[in-house]
Amino acid sequence: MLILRVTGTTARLPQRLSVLGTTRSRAGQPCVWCLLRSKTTESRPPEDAENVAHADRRAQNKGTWKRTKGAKFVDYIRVVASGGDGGDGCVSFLREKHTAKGPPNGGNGGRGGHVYFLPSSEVTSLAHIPYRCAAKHGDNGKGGVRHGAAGKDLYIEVPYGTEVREIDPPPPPQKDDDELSVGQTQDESRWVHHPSATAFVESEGRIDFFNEAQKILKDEERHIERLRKKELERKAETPSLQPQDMKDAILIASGGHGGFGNPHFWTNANRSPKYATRGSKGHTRYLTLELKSIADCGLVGLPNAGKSTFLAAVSNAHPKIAPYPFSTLNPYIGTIQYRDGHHLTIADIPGLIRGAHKNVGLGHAFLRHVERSRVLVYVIDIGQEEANGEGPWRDFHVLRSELEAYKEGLTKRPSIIIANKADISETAKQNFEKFKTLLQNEFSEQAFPSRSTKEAPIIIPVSAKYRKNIEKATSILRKLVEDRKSSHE
Ligand SMILES: Nc1nc2c(ncn2[C@@H]2O[C@H](COP(=O)(O)OP(=O)(O)OP(=O)(O)O)[C@@H](O)[C@H]2O)c(=O)[nH]1
Ligand SMILES: [Mg+2]
Repeated sequence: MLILRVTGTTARLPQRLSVLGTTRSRAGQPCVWCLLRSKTTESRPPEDAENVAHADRRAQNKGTWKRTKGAKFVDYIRVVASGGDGGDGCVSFLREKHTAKGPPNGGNGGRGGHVYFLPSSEVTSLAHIPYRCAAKHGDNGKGGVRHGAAGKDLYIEVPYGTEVREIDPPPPPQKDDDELSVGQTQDESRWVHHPSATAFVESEGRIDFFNEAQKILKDEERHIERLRKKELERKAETPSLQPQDMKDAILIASGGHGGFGNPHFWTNANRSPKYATRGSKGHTRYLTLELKSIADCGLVGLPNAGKSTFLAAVSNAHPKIAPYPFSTLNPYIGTIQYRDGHHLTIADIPGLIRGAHKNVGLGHAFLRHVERSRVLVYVIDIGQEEANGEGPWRDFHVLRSELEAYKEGLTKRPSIIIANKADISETAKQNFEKFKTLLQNEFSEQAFPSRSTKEAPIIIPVSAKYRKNIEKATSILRKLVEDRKSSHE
């Protein structure tokens, strides 16, 4: 129990606080002294069926939260990004004492807000991005030459390595027959007329002014559209790692332009234009966002091969390690720190099994997280007991065929084979020797087109669990990554 002093009103005190008395502070403010009761002394509601169900649900949610550490991992989403509409221009005239017919003074509409994607290292998933990303509309112009405020831009943080692709929009809905004719609709959607402007249709002179204004506007709109297209032609793919900065923001959907107020159409001949334009619609784009993590090395292996154990041994990451398959459900990226300050990133993904490309197991969609890796790290369980030591060799083939099924040519990347669980006595030793000979035979027989793939990948026995041969593995990884970097730059 705790005694507290609360300043202000007692009207909305929580139930666990009971009032002891009131005093005044030095400043003359009323203070209330309260007793904070511990949770155990709180009166509990009776345990009826509803409360029990609620408690069960809470326990379940807690379980989910613990499993996912409170974060949902999403690496593929569809998004509709739409810029805000521009505000309408205003038709207004100055009216003052002694100024019965003043000049036009309608304000312009504000532009609609833009939608930007901001590459950020703060977010690691696409879970926070809503399906509809819409920026605010611009405000309408007002009389007295008050221009409308621009709509607020929308900045959406996306993780580095997100690929943005435009997809076809859905077909527009069918229009009813009894809707306004196209000509009428177009006029109304583009022009704002003064309430007294019905006369201009009848008076011949003014029809010309309006037609002229329409022609001018068409030219202006063409120019604006050209500028907008140029903006949107910019590559809509997030750049590689760079410090987060607002100037990195990528324009995804631009807002509409604000309409012109009636002073815009003022000429020497027509000093009281009774029309203004409406703001244009914001640009809408249908997109897919795919997160492809960027890591220097990507771990691939069958479930339970010890990928996560290897990641924990070489890096600062603490992935889940368990003696059952599919203990890793989401990709995980760790950093290997070398003594000289150099560092590499390494990505762990859920295990692959035969037929993953047909969505068996967790499927092979997670391979997108190693697709951009410079070096592939095959993690093979070399300690498995199988006649003639065929098990590890078969696993290696399954992994290679799944990689090829996901993306042709992926197996031609520089790679290293981690023969893990080498600590498992004699079996591991025999399997390792057998694997090595099979590997040499396969790579000497085949004629590969590129020079680098003629060489068999380096194979190294490791015990990730007991941290044996880890330094050798990390130094080979560093060399492979640096070789790959220098051959590409
Ligand atoms: N003896 C021995 N056991 C190991 C070694 N490496 C991993 N293990 C054990 O193998 C089991 C699976 O390890 P994980 O690292 O979770 O395997 P994984 O490949 O990440 O599995 P998934 O995430 O399910 O794909 C755990 O019980 C580890 O303790 C090793 O070098 N030696
Ligand atoms: Mg794992």
